[in-house]
Amino acid sequence: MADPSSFSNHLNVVIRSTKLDWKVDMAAKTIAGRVDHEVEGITEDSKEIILDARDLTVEKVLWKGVEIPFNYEKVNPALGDRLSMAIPALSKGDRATLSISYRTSPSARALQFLTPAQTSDKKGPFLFSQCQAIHARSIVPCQDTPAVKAPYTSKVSVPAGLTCLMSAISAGSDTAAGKEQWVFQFDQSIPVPSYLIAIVVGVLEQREIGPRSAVWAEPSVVEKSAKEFVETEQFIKAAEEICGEYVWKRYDLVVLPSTFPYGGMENPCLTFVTPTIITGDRSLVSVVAHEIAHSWTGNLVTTANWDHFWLNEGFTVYLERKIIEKVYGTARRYFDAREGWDSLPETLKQVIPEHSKLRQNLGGVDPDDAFSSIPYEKGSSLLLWLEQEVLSEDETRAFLRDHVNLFSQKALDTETWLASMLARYPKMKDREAVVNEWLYGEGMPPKQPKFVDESLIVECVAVVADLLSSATPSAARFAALDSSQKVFVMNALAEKAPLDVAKLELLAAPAFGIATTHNCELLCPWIKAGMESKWEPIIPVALEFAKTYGRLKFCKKTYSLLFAWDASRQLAKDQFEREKPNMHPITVQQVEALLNKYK
Ligand SMILES: CC/C=C\C/C=C\C[C@@H](O)/C=C/C=C/C=C\[C@@H](O)CCCC(=O)O
Ligand SMILES: [Zn+2]
Repeated sequence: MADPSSFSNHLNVVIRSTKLDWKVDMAAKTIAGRVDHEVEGITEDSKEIILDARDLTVEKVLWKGVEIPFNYEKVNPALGDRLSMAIPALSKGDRATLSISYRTSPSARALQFLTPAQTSDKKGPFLFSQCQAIHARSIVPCQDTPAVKAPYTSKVSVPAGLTCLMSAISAGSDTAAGKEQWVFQFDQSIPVPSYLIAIVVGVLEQREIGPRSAVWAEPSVVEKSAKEFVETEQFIKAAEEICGEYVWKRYDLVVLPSTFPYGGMENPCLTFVTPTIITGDRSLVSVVAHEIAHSWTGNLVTTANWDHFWLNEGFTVYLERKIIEKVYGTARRYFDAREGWDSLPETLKQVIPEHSKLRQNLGGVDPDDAFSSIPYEKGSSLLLWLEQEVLSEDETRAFLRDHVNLFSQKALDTETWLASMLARYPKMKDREAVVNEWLYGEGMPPKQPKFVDESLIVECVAVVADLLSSATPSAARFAALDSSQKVFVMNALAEKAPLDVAKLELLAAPAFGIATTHNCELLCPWIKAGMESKWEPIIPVALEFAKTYGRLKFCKKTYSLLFAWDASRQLAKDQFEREKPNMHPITVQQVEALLNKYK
């Protein structure tokens, strides 16, 4: 299947393995070096190789060790550039090595370089990557499509004193004292798509948190990170009971600076996480359960291209909540599922109708521009509904393990999945029309799954009613909720905005602990409620929040609110212009797209 987000001719010639030899220049903000791709002819007598690239400077290309000409063409802003080479006819099944010497741009979309001053501890510079969906092409010329999976090895040279980690197993390092460069080697022997290539470089410390897990972070962050993620092994074991063996050997986590655009990223062997999930009470570690779940759904069973992203994320959220059920109980599973379902109407207000579909038709659109929680929540609610309406108890117990065993190491698309479901589950046929509507229809799903255990939700709903209807709502009743329930309540309250100023001033009282929280999941809906109520005291809070946290879930939402209100728009524009140099390129691109609506 061709990938609409890739220029590569992977249906003719495919990469079978990749070898990276990189030197990271933290001062110049570049990675320079060489990539050796072992390629194989898929169709007879292929005479060209086309790779994806973006803002790369290619210096030399070798084919079987001999220099060959190449053409580097900038194609378009959404999908980047095309690197093409004419090669002697490559027969079907024949293999050869393509070597490319190149360097990245200081503005590479996948990379953020931070100065020491921009880090928590200010002990050294920092670099981290984000390749999903189509940013790997800005750090290596490749077949930047999830349809192609290949093992990779790497050798990375970094300034002495900095630790380098990758989405692979360590294969040794040379960090001898007195050397100007330290060299780290890695080996990812399991075939992975390009979006799962990942690197982080910085002053990092490690704490073991389980028999196959450690957490890495800057020194001042590592202890609290280790405490926050202490349940990691329990999550992995729960997932293995559901899906089968964890095949990636290590499951480490690295806590990134607050500019990291996402909650987590499922880079194999080394999950990247935002510091915003470190709350001290482990109330947001479902993100870790989510990234662990990706070790099966997403990293083994992978979407064929970004039109079918829901196969990665809908399945992963469904598996994440089954892990949560095993570790925390059934009530928590359905609490999270109900909260996700309740978030859909607000999400639908933010996306164009075409992007509200589960099965996308992105064409040449940058997948980042279509990204939302639709694949996560509309996708996982379909699987929950199928569990309740179509699958028997035995079929449900085996469902995810069968899915992984059937499609592991394959590039899966929606139509193949649906045909397989119809063939394997007798009751699917009767529900095919509903499933088609769920997959291909716009807006809310045609059915609502049952939230079987609402014991954690009942009190939340009552507190929301009290906060909205009472002139003197009970701060004690709100304070008695756990963190997740408070987030549920704040999200529900924000949905009811605009609120009376008197109500907001009352909720801002210290007894509620909302205005002073450091929990971003609580602060974000509070800011939304204030901004949508045109409550001016919230503007400085919103500006500081958008500046402090680069996670798109919070930053994009808050800038959207700030740009939408005349009273805050210019302040937000000025702040955004000042802060751009400190922001991740992906975040800059997304906030700029918001701002363009007001130009
Ligand atoms: C329908 C969209 C089609 C394709 C989008 C594919 C990738 C989008 C790209 O922006 C990468 C997303 C990476 C997400 C990483 C982690 C998420 O699971 C969590 C995001 C929300 C959060 O911050 O919690
Ligand atoms: Zn995910």
